[in-house]
Amino acid sequence: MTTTIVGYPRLGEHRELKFATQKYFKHTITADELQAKVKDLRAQHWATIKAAGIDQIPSNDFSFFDQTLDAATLLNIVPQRYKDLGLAPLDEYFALARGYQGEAGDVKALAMKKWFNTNYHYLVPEFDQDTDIRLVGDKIFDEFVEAKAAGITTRPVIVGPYTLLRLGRFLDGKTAADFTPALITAYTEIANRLSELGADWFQIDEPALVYDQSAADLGLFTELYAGILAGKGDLKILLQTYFGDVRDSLDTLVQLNFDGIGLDFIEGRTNLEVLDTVQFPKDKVLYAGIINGKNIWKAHYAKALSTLTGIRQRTDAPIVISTSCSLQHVPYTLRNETKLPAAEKQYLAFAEEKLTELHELDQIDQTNLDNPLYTANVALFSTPRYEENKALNAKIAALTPADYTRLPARKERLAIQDKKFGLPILPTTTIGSFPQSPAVRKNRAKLRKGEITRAEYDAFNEAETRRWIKFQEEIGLDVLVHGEFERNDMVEYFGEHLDGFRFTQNGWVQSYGTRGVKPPIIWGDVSRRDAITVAASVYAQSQTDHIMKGMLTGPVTILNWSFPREDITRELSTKQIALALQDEVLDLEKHGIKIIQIDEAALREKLPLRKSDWFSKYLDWAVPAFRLVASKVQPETQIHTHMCYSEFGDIIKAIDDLDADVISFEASRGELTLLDDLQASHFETHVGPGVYDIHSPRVPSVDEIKDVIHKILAKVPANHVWINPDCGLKTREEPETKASLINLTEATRQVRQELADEN
Ligand SMILES: CN1c2c(nc(N)[nH]c2=O)NC[C@@H]1CNc1ccc(C(=O)N[C@@H](CCC(=O)N[C@@H](CCC(=O)N[C@@H](CCC(=O)O)C(=O)O)C(=O)O)C(=O)O)cc1
Ligand SMILES: N[C@@H](CCS)C(=O)O
Ligand SMILES: [Zn+2]
Repeated sequence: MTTTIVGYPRLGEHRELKFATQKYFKHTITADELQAKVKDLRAQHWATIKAAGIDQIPSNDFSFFDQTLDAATLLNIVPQRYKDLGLAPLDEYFALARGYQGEAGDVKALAMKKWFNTNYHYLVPEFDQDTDIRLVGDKIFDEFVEAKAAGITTRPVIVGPYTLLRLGRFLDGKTAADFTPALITAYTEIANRLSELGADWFQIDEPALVYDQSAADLGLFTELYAGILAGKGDLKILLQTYFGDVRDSLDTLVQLNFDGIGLDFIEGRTNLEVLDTVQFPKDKVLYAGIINGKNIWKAHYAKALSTLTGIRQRTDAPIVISTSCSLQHVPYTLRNETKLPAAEKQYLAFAEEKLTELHELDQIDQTNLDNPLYTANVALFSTPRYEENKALNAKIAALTPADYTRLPARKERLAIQDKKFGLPILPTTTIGSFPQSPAVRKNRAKLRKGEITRAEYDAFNEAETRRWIKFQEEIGLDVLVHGEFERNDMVEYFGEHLDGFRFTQNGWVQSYGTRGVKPPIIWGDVSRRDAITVAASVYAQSQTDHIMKGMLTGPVTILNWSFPREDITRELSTKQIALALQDEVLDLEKHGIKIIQIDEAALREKLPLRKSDWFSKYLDWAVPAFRLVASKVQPETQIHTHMCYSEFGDIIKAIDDLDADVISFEASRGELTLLDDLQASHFETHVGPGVYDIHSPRVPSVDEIKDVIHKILAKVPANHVWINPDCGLKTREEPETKASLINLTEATRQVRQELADEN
């Protein structure tokens, strides 16, 4: 068999891309120096993949920021306001990604959203009346030529036109149909140029096919590809899908003139059954995603081979074995993990080790099951990896509906809290974190290296908390936060303080642009060892007369932003985490913390991609898990939650059902469509739709913020509204954070005055 992968990580084994790009942002290296650095990175990646014995190697899976933005800029899908800045192409690209505020003008970034069900974010392409789709870029060609010069004929990869349209934002009354002819021309031209340059295969990614498809959707898909395939010449086209099954489109795919079709047999396990419904022709290559591109667990070779057998029983088509999706969602390599014991490492596989797994599976497939590679793998999985916490699981089995129900009802609680807190109308707050400045990170790095004591570490963080409390008081914020300076990350930090987790030293995965996360690994049953956040919250509360919000990450988010176990259900694992957090909530309450925020930033992200699965496979356990954490607090304690995602539409009732008292949402970078959802659903939870975008260094003006507040007040009763930024401020620098918050409190003061004048 032939082996390949859908795509490789690009941040760099030691996050070289992040550091070089940030230097470029700070003007300490030039564009040429940045380009030289990333050229080295690409060469290293191709060499690694080749050395692991992978036969077909992708290119153009590298990106400075995001592959969707790469496709948009290649095709001139760049709104006029960015072109008007008159910047060099690389700077225009970064302006689209991060916004721009400088001599050339002042423009917000494109909207940024979660890439399907992952913690990776893409930039939303904008289609408007000025959009003139044409092939204007060279990146995909340059990278193909670059690899060829290094002796590798790669398979260039691009996000496909259908996915671009499904993910895009349409303005000025435009629709997808307005752009179909130009997209066909542009993709055909890309194919023709790649062919001229010597490419054999061209991979077009269409993950949007794993959503539910209507007849109109499939009509659009067919129109696009009938056009592109008619003009592609000899170049072979691989239509790649991932993150699920193609139950409604495989029939369409096999009828079109694709040379290869890439299917995910991990998250799209049901693709096997889908193959029963369609005759997969033997003149097309089936790219079978049988190695999990999202988890970090070593593959069960027996299971992978049985999937392969299942595929062979259903088609005589030639098979290329591959990953279920791009490896951009997993860390680089176990080679750099020196702290995990060998006994545990043997169960893990990161990107580089997954390359080896593909190669080994191919070798096993060519020999027989006596192959030592196979027998060693079977032996590994024949004994349990850890010992179950039976008492904990019995406690979970004995939970009753009362454990998931907070009393009294929300309206009554809110009235009690209102009286007790005496907050002004439109109370202001922030989401939790303040800038993780170089000094804050350095303090933590010093502790890690043993250069300072724990007491010195804590003293620094406490001083930082005092400094930011003073600022919050000075500018008149109502409910304060301690700043989260003690946290490396909102999930990893909790993992570190709970039993049952494992951590990597270098397991970085790109979240967006230069930002990475190091997801902890849920290794076994989870329980709370000790108080986690109590000391920091109690200290902060002792420094102010304002209410200090306690700050926790919720159970669903901890699970979703960790690498979860696969030997128990996500539901059980999440309930274990929820019980641990329930102890923490009650501990905070006991120590005088009056408002506790339980962040569920990732709740929306893992919503199944197909609507039919939303409740049965997810919300029916995810919502109760949150309720379990908060169910036992007193009516006077106010529970907040936070979600950084703007599209809730059909699940807005489920969000209300979390039974939090207050929720803050991301809103400003989307189109404030959230407000319509809130209004239409008669949302009961009090709500703080973010009034400015924190992902960009841009400082919003007072008028801009007032404008957003007015829009909120047009849809939500004023006495339900909180005023806050979109999300935490950890990624921002201090001057822009302060300037933005000063404008936020000033805008709120002015709107409060307007409300008072009206009455
Ligand atoms: C809110 N978001 C989060 C998501 N997922 C999470 N797991 N966490 C989140 O907060 N998803 C959605 C959104 C947006 N996503 C992100 C993701 C990542 C960041 C971010 O700021 N990442 C930082 C890394 C944070 C971290 O873990 N820091 C560690 C290690 C820091 C480090 O690199 N140290 C250096 C030494 C530094 C020195 O000496 O000065 C080293 O170890 O070599 C820490 O602070 O200890 C990033 O930089 O990418 C934000 C939003
Ligand atoms: N409390 C966290 C939430 C991020 S989603 C923060 O403020 O960073
Ligand atoms: Zn957030």
